[in-house]
Amino acid sequence: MSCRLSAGTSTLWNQLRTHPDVAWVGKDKETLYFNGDVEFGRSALCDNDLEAYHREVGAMRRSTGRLDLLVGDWSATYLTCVCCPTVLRTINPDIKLVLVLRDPVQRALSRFIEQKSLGGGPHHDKVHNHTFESYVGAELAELEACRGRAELYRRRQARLQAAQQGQPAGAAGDSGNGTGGGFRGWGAGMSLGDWMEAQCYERSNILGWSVYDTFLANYLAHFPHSQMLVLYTDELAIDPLQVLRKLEAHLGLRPHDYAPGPLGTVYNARGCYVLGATLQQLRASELGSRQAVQKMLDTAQAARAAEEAEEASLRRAAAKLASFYRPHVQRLFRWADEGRIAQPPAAWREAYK
Ligand SMILES: Nc1ncnc2c1ncn2[C@@H]1O[C@H](COP(=O)(O)OS(=O)(=O)O)[C@@H](OP(=O)(O)O)[C@H]1O
Repeated sequence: MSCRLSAGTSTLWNQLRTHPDVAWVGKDKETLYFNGDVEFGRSALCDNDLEAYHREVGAMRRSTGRLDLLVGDWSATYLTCVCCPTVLRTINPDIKLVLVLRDPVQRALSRFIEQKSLGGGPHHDKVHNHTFESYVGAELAELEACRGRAELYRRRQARLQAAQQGQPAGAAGDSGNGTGGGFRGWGAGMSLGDWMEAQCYERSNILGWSVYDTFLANYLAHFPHSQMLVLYTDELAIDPLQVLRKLEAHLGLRPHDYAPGPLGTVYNARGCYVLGATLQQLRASELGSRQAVQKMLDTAQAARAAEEAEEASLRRAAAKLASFYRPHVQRLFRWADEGRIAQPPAAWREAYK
């Protein structure tokens, strides 16, 4: 299983773990076994010890005395790991994959707020002096520059390819991964330019990890779409039981009678479903102390003006990000229309049209 960070993976895990036929490697939710998590400054661990991993799976089955137990891996970092699809396919070509995608702007905002409020968080230093708007401005500029450099390599490779084939320059141009039916993954035809572009997003945990199409194309190059279930956080919010039923059907599990407790619980909530609701959190962290907030609230007019300014700032950042993500989300729409992935929520169509 591979899930999206900040997309409701903890909620889904807490629900599915109560299924009697399901277990997972490692003690807690995530092992991050095949990628050391770029965010902690370590590179991918795709060559990590395979025997030890298999032993963990075996130990889980032995400890329960159930050889038929379905053992999964809930690492939320595998989607953005470029070498992971190759590894997972080699380990188990029949693996069932599950991705949970959240509205890209909402995911980025959720991650930003989390890292801003988490003193020891891996990205805290990058964000603690920023408002969301200033962070988006700085990080997007870096991402765009990185993508521009990747594009130079992509063009150069296309020129060389055209020359080798005796074609005029530009004839062997890159038609775009995932267009016209074919996907090219890492170790499965991915071009240098595509790889470099994926690295730009992979190394940008807060904004880049919401560029889902790049990472999904890599998985779709390695696995038929029947092995990949794409879920959306929106459906988890509306009808968690239906999501679990989809998961069970995908994994070949019998339907389980889930307890209402975990089913009705939202885990790891930081509260930003509605932009307005996020403001309180942002305000508390940006102003530093409750007294500062209180002082400001004492002057009602100043508070209202500040609130409006913050709301406007948040909306500007969200709009800027939405235009950055638009072409990427539109590729997801296309793949959904072609029947390769589940249809994204209607709200996405509206937000990214
Ligand atoms: N059922 C349901 N419906 C809608 N949204 C939900 C649900 N469960 C969790 N969430 C939201 O998902 C965010 C936490 O996701 P993760 O558990 O994957 O993140 S993490 O592991 O803490 O990084 C976190 O988002 P924010 O509150 O916006 O930060 C949760 O509120």
